[in-house]
Amino acid sequence: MTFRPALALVAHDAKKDDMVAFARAHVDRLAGFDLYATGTTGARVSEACPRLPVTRLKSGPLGGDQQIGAMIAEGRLDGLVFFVDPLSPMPHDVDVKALTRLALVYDIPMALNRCTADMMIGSPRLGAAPRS
Ligand SMILES: O=C(CO)COP(=O)(O)O
Repeated sequence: MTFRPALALVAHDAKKDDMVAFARAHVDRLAGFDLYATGTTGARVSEACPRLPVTRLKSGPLGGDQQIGAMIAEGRLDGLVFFVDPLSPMPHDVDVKALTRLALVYDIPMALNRCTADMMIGSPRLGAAPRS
């Protein structure tokens, strides 16, 4: 079986339009990944890019961030695109911190804003090698 890299997409409400624009701009490249997303982010991306199959997890405040964190801990993700809203207080701030922390612990590529995500998705190294 051929290796298919996995990428998670997460965006806070104020950043969801950015995520939709990102997905539209990179739809061909994203089609090469198994995509996972928190609930509402996944719905927005699927609606904007119907040809992209996105596995939707729970909404972030209801545990979706933690589900993605668990995937990282289990070695099942090759990258995280997480458009964080730095200007709004979040009821699940601890989950946000836990998710970004695990991406650091396991040293997976993580883009926290559109500019970095454009660079990351443009890199041939993203998802190039099977997970160890
Ligand atoms: O809250 C989120 C990330 O912390 C995102 O969750 P939704 O995609 O369900 O809005």
